[in-house]
Amino acid sequence: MTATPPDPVTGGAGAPDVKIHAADVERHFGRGAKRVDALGPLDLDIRTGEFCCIVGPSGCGKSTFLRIVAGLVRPTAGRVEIAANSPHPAAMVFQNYGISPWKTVLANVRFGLDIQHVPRKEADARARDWLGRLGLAQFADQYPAALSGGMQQRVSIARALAVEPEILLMDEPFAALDAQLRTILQDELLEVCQADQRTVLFVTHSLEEALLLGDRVLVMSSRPGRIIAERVPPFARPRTGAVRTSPEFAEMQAELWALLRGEVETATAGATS
Ligand SMILES: Nc1ncnc2c1ncn2[C@@H]1O[C@H](COP(=O)(O)OP(=O)(O)OP(=O)(O)O)[C@@H](O)[C@H]1O
Repeated sequence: MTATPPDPVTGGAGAPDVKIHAADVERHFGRGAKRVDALGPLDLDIRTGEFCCIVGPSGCGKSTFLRIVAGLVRPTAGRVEIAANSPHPAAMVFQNYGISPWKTVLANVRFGLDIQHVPRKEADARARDWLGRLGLAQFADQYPAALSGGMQQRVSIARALAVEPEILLMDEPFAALDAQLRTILQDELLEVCQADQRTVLFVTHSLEEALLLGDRVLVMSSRPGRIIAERVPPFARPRTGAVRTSPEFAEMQAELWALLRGEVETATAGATS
């Protein structure tokens, strides 16, 4: 899907290479005794072309932040500014694929282009190009029900990329897949994103995924989520899945888990008390 983020500005709070600028962002839900403080305050700058991963315990506000950036949820306080060059700069990929079962694979991938009134011939060509890049060319005329979960998620990724968004927002896109498929899709995403250097904000529970994909990994606290640490995986670009086996990978994974573990325990204690 495509979304219009709030308050598009030119220059992202003045810094030329900042694509997403979040300042003092907070969000709560409900009122009175039922009020849930979901997020923040959160301050964050994401550079143009950066692949930024967010990890954090369940319920710490990761999806809420992504939805705020997408313009689907308004912050209760603070602001998000996008240095946008187009009226619809962001596209989002969800965990549950979010594709329409009654549309063919091609029509699903073309969806955002149809909304933007891209002429049918051009839209078909762009959709087919992305289907080809994600290994789905021969499934263009099939319906999603005929595809495996991994293929359906590829359709969802192709749909988001077909509109060539300035910002790709991905909310645990591989969480519903088995471990083998997940590895394959991680490697494919790495290849696709390194080829065109898109700005990506990627939420995951997997430290391995974050380290493999991210230029930067942000660690969030338990709810209300704030950024408590950030790490820069020391792997040159272009990167391949081979980095998974390097000693530095294991070291940083252990370090991130040490940071995250206390937050997960706090979140779990909060959820059960
Ligand atoms: N629309 C809503 N109404 C009420 N509460 C909400 C709403 N959306 C989110 N919340 C609450 O806000 C908190 C943060 O939710 P959010 O989905 O952003 O967390 P998350 O970090 O993405 O969690 P997970 O990792 O489990 O997907 C949770 O306690 C959630 O129940």
